[in-house]
Amino acid sequence: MMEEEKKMEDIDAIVTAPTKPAVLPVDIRNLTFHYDSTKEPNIVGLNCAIEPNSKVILVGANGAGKSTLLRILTGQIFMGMKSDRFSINGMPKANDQFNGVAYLGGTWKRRRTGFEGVCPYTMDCAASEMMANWQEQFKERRDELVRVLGINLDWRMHECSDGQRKKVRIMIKLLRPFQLCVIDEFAADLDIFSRKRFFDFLTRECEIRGAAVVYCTHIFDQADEWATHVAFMQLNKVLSPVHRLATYEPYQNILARTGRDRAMCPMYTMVLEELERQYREQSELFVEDNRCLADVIMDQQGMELGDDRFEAEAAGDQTGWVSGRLTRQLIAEEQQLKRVERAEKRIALEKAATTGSNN
Ligand SMILES: Nc1ncnc2c1ncn2[C@@H]1O[C@H](COP(=O)(O)OP(=O)(O)OP(=O)(O)O)[C@@H](O)[C@H]1O
Repeated sequence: MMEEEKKMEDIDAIVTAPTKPAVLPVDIRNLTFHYDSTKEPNIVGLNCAIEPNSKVILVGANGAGKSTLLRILTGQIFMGMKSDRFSINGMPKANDQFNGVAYLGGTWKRRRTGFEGVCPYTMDCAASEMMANWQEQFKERRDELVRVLGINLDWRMHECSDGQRKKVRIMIKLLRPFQLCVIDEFAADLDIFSRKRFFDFLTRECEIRGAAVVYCTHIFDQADEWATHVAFMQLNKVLSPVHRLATYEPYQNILARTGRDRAMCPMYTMVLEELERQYREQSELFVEDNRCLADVIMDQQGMELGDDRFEAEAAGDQTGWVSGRLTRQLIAEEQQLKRVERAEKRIALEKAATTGSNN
């Protein structure tokens, strides 16, 4: 067969091949989740479908449940959930660094090992020694991430700045090619050059492999040019639909504003207006008394208890690694030694005085 004909047949085969429906990185229906089943659910009737090649910004007020959702998407949370459908990259279970899932968030946790709260990213070792086998296995990708993020593989991890340490963590977590990357406020420490290059890298990854990124943030520089979708974790614990920005009316209306009304950062303006709308709708506290809405919102947020209290309570006293404890223990030991020394000195002096007066 002529070379040219063969080529045409190949092309025909591609064009006429039945199109295989792409696996959705996230496909969840009617998911409800409780941290504590005796209390109100933390997430209610959540529906979430994320298509390949989507870059989703996840927004919402402090304490709305964004991190909770991201932990569910990455298998950090796997109990207390009920749903009609739960599929992450086509699997009914999710796990960080498995089946194309990468989670950039939270802390490095190893429960019940005696190392709770100790972060290996602060060890006295070189960046090149962190997860060295993975770095060897994905060397080309490692080198690309080094270029993209501006990493020096000789950095000693315990000497790194917060931003440098974040860069190394991102590099390690993205060594394996992902299909779903979930980012929980992780890029905030990166300077704007590194952040821009990191976002461009994510865009390329989505285009090349049909991957998706869910990025939770309160900071919206880059968001307008980078994101393709937005989703709101609302005050009533219900996730909004995942809106495509190109067709989402409130966003398009903001883009169309001109003159004094022009929004310099349309995503920021949209999120601000949407949050204000939700607070006005939800808050019984908000009455027409001319009180500043932001004051009412902050009063309400101030009533929330500390979010990490659950972690601290769960860890209890079993590990001994509560921040500051080691210092306190060392000081206590030191003071005990000094107390003993003082007592011995006093007894010796008293003895000497008694012996002296007897002579
Ligand atoms: N381990 C836990 N046990 C019980 N409740 C929890 C736990 N972690 C979080 N919560 C509660 O779940 C709710 C949602 O918390 P979450 O951290 O998901 O909010 P968020 O939207 O990510 O907030 P932020 O913007 O402040 O990061 C909060 O009311 C919080 O107190």
